[in-house]
Amino acid sequence: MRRSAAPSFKFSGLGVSNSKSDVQKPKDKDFTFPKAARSTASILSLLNSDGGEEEENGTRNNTNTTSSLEHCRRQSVVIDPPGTKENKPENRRVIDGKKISPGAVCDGVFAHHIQLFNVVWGKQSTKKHKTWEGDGTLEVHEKSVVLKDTEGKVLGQANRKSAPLEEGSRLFIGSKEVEIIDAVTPTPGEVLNQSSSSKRTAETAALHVPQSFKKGKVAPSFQIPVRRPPGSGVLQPQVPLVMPQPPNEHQWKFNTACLPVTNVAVDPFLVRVLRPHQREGVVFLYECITGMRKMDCFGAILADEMGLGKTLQCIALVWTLLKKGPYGGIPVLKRVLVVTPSSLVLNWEKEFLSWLGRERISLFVVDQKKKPRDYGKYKKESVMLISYEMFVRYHEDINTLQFDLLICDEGHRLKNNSIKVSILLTKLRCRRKILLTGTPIQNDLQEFFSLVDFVNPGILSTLQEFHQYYEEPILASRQPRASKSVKELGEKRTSELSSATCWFILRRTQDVINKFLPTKEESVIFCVMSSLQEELYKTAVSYWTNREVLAHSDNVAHLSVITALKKICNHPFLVWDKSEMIAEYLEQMYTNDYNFSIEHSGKLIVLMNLLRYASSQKEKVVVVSYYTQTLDMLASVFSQEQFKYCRLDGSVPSGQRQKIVEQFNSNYIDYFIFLLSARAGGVGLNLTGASRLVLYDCDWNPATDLQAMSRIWRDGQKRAVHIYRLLTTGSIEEKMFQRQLSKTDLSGAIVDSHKKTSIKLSNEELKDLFTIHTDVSCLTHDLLRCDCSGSGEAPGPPEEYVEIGDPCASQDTTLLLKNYKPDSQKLHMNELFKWEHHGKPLNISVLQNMGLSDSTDYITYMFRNMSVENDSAVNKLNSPSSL
Ligand SMILES: Nc1ncnc2c1ncn2[C@@H]1O[C@H](COP(=O)(O)OP(=O)(O)OP(=O)(O)O)[C@@H](O)[C@H]1O
Ligand SMILES: [Mg+2]
Repeated sequence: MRRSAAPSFKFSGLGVSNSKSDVQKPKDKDFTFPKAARSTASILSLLNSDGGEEEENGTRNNTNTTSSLEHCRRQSVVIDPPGTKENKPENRRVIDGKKISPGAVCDGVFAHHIQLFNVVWGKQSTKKHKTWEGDGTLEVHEKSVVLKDTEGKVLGQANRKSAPLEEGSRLFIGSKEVEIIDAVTPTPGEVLNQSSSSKRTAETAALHVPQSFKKGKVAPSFQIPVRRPPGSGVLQPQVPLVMPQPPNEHQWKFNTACLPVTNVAVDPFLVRVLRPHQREGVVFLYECITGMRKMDCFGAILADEMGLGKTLQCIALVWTLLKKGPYGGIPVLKRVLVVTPSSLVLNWEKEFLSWLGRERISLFVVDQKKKPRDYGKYKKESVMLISYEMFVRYHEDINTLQFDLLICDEGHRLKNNSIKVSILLTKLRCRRKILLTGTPIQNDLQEFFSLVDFVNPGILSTLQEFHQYYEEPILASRQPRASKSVKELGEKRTSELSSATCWFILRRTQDVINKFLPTKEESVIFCVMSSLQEELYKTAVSYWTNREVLAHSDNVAHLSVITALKKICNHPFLVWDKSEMIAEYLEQMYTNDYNFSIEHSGKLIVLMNLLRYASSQKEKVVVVSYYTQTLDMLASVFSQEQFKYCRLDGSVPSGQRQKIVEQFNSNYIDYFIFLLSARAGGVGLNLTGASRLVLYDCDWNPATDLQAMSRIWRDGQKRAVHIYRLLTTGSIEEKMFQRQLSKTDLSGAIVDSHKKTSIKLSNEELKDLFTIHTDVSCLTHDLLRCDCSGSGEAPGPPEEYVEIGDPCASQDTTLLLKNYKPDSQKLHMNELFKWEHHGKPLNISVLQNMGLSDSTDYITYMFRNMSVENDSAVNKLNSPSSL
């Protein structure tokens, strides 16, 4: 292995000895691992100290934000001159009985001097942070102004005076106070320079404008602007989104007062931002929770793949139904409870406020200070946000409240209906329920039953009956030697189960947003093992073989070997821990003053080279690991390389998590790396500030890896994305990867030792798992039996592809989901044939593109896959920088 100039690091406090000659002495810079850095307190203090510096940056950030906004505002608006194609009389459209020239609309000015603005309105008050009663439009005519609600009903009229009106201006019309949100652009799909929407000062309208808001001064309460449609200017076609009318039987049952049936339409400011699949999702949720799909069922499962904006779909539904309903316009919802993992509570708050605007909604976020029992005091706060943990703690108080809708985010955590949180949530008196999950339902019918029974209790009868009627015949039919009749019965029950449930489960795959996102390059990088890693690895395996554990089937010993092997792959330093069972055995490997260096782990060398490259490109990187100890080690190395990082693991209080995420995503705070614990923070986070993500180690469960890898490629991402999965060649990591690719779901068979679950693998299988392959460049490629030359071509699917594992397990429960498509994210063995195969000698220009050119000597093989190239114009226009 080539020795790079990579610095070494030393764990000086342990008195570890080094007896091996091949171990590198420090070359240039010594890294000293501060022992204290391994404790949670010191990690927090590290974070705090970084945070201290960030305060300063944060201030600068604010200034910059303001100035960049100002800059946007100052940009000129492009309006087609009169006589251009759009302004020709034949191209004018009629709005409210008047001919409108679309070109003129670009500046919020209609032909004939009519302006139209989106506004919020409410009773007159002098409050700084007032609550608005509704949305509407303001028509500014030559001599008058007219305030209308979203249905077009006139709410007030006043004479027009000559004062400028622009975003944020407030004025009084009759008894109503009005605040201007922005100018209306009524032409569907019309391209508008986003910055222009901020600069819509017109030379018109003089109304009674309060002194403090005159001269275009932005009203102080207008702190969070309503989010613009995604994209720097492509306005979504504003085809109204009106919910379906309730069928006759529904009216018969639920409209007992014979109220007029009214239209339930999503407010235009939300319609503008919804993607097509999100429009469909909102209607689906509406039909489910109002009982329109089945009159005695009010639950839904929205199982869209990660990053498709399940949050926004719920927000659009909630906002609509807090305002409206199909019978006499009476709102369907008064109070809504959203339960989420603790790391996402503040993300929900942020999403609510940024999509709706602070002026429209106030939320009750349960935290250390605000307790559910105080909820009654806050009459205006219709939505309560709470973590699962807090829900368990305060369930008694919550039970005394009445909620009309319960939303459970990352709801797959309710897959076991006997855990406390599931039991308590089931007891909550609320029949309308939405369960959100981006992680595919795994191949376990009992879990499926739990989720379904949670949202629509009793629909699959009791667990026992479900077990007998569905589970047993379905599982029996999957057995390799199942008879024809058993197979037929299994298929029949599968399709019965599917039709019993598919109408309230909706899942769309990432394909639906591909065209809105930049390209994604995924790669699996096989990294060399250092000679120290190899030596330790062999020692750990021989410990296992010699201990007669085979005879005793000692689970603890098996698991400790698995853990040790995984740690050795990450870095040999990690197995030096007296508490490790095999430490005693490995101790002979070390002598005093052992100098660990980056060089002792192939993966770490590749990672550091990649980080240096990303840093030179000013790209941020998310680095994910499953081990706190690995995160500690990486943190130490990053500090000493002077890479500025932030970190999110289980020890970070939930109240701080969103702040860390926002700081990282901000352009103005120079965190370069986000160190993420896959277990603590894999779900739900949006880390679009980074364009590269490295999965430093992997899990048995592919769903967990997918969760972590989906954090950066999502709406809001503006750069091309690179996702790297680092594996140590020929090691247990490759085998774990292969297990993930095969259809055998091992997640239930092997879990971490702390969960004390037994291993269900035979000794033969374990032996295979532990065997080290030192003479291969890629075990996985060998297993594919692919005869390609490794020149970077994608070989394409072979006539008969290789499947590792149990071929009978192929009938996935996801088949039960409506709109089933094979999970686009889940990589199966045969799909690797569609990826590029790169063997030695690696193509240098490919490596350069991937930011890996410094790592040629440390990479033995690569698989690479690019998402379909998108229209770069679309990408650019949908970049969030302009939101
Ligand atoms: N229509 C949209 N336009 C622009 N950005 C959007 C849109 N919908 C969602 N987003 C953004 O996309 C990101 C991902 O959305 P969200 O967190 O709701 O995904 P999700 O489906 O809940 O994914 P996960 O399963 O990972 O939790 C968020 O930053 C959100 O603000
Ligand atoms: Mg989510």
